[in-house]
Amino acid sequence: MKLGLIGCGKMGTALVQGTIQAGAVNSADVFCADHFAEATQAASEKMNAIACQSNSEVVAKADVVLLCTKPAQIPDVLAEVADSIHANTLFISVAAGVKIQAMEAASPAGTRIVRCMPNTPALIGKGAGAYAAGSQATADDLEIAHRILGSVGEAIEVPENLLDAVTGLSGSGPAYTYTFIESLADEAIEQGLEPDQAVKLAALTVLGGAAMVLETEFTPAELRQHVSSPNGTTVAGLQAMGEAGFVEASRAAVKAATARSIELGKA
Ligand SMILES: NC(=O)C1=CN([C@@H]2O[C@H](COP(=O)(O)OP(=O)(O)OC[C@H]3O[C@@H](n4cnc5c(N)ncnc54)[C@H](OP(=O)(O)O)[C@@H]3O)[C@@H](O)[C@H]2O)C=CC1
Ligand SMILES: O=C(O)[C@@H]1CCC=N1
Repeated sequence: MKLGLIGCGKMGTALVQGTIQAGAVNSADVFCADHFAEATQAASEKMNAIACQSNSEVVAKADVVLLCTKPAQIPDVLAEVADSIHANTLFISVAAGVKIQAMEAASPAGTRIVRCMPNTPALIGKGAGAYAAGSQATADDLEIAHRILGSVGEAIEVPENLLDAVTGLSGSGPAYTYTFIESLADEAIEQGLEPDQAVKLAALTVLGGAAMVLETEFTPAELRQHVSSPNGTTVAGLQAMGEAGFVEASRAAVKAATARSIELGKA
């Protein structure tokens, strides 16, 4: 596979580096371009990939092109590279909110597009992503998208209208977990722990809790019950969490991010 990357920012480089580390593509077969030559050069060195002079050169040299600019730039980028599209070109967009219909409208008829929503833990093979097919995408194209996202974590196919909710949950979600870890650690520091100890214990706790959800047959509610001894510390902690509005705050985060994704699609 010859893989192209347009937009060498945080998500694009995380996805490509994760894909290279997973052995799904050779770095010698990765072609990248960013807004400015210096950024392209820096990213190509970081990924050990081939720096291109333009987005069009990426499209000409690659078969699968990851569109990883900010959402508002995607239609312009597609129009810019239109003349370089060839028979093998498949675009995979990671842009939040940008609808397949908008991308197809900005491209020549017949352009094959898959829209996806990865997340940055893809960098270390722990991504959670989803993808949806454009009107011209083939079964092979979906298989390619699954292979790329699947090489850096878990990937599921969803109808396009669910990608906004995926964005609100797993796309933005790593940031929620960092806020959670930071808050847990900050209070533990207040209670006397050293900062590095507190962050480590908080992160390992979130990691362990998540692994229990994924690797045992118990639901989150059942697992919560297993930790909660009658009249014990956990019950006291959970009660304080509830009173402080933790559940509502978590749901509000997913709701607001989903709404923002929908809004980005209207821009
Ligand atoms: N960050 C995340 O966790 C996730 C992000 N996404 C999606 O990934 C995309 C990128 O986000 P993120 O990586 O965070 O953003 P970044 O700003 O880090 O990356 C975008 C990159 O694209 C470059 N760029 C801008 N215009 C062009 C252009 N015309 N041609 C080539 N490159 C260009 C930017 O350069 P410059 O800075 O000079 O403008 C920047 O380096 C977004 O669409 C976002 O919705 C999806 C899932 C998760
Ligand atoms: O914040 C954003 O808009 C992007 C999309 C999902 C995660 N980061």
